[in-house]
Amino acid sequence: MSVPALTLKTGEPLLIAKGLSKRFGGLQALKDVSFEIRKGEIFGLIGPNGAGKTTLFNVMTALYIPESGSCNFQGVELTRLKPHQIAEQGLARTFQNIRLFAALTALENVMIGQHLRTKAGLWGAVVRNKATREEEARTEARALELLEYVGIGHVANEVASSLSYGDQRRLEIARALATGPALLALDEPAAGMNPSETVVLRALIEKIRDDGITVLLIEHDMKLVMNMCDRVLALEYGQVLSYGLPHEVQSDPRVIEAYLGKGAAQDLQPPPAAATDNPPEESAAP
Ligand SMILES: Nc1ncnc2c1ncn2[C@@H]1O[C@H](COP(=O)(O)OP(=O)(O)OP(=O)(O)O)[C@@H](O)[C@H]1O
Repeated sequence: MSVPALTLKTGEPLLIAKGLSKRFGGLQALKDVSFEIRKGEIFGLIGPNGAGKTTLFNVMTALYIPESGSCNFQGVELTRLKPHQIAEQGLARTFQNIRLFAALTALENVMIGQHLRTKAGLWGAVVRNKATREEEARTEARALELLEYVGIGHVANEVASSLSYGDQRRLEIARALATGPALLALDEPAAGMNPSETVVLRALIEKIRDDGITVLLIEHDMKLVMNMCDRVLALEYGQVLSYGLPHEVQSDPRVIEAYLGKGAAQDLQPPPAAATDNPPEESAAP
């Protein structure tokens, strides 16, 4: 499917995906998927279960190698990198199933996320010279700042496994932010959150965007996506189903059918005006 031209209110392309395809044995999980994420936007990725959203995330973050296609991020071809090189390029992600170091404190989890941006190597850690100690102090202060930024500074010294579900999700975001990303990819950040936690999450994601970090969001909570995203890509069976502004995607009959089933798009259409002006002729009684 070709990608429709869009009127964009945001900046230059940050990530350009072209023709991405990924197969698992006989299953075509992604087929010829193309889209752009622009600087400064919140970009939503939606689709029914099994549509290929996580596979797309995994291809973008080099966990999977696609059979074809390219994913250019700030001039770097991501599909040629190893997973550990992705964050160095400025793309950080969270996972659908929370992946924290359960036995470490919230603060330590974020400090680990920062190791990419610190200079003291193994030698520095062993001898613990002045420069290393100063760097550690800076890392700790920055980690605390990030915990406060996501709203969980008060649990900095608690072990990750003891945090509430919502706080663990926010800790994951803090840890991803610690790598200093240009693009933050969030895989279902609102999953399992109650409505008030979701409201707080929305404010956080908007703050992150307002502070200059582009956000890619996979989310099942349609209200959250449609209210918050600047543009949306909908997938179904690994293919682009719809791509555009939230209201365009939301009212796209193909999206309505994918979510509500065949025939739903017609059911949701208002009756044609002509039907009231010109009522159908009654068949003659036998
Ligand atoms: N590692 C894998 N091996 C085999 N099949 C896979 C693998 N990962 C995903 N799939 C299959 O690929 C398809 C797309 O899955 P994917 O997890 O990307 O969908 P999704 O849109 O993220 O779904 P959900 O919303 O349920 O998380 C599914 O049919 C899934 O079973």
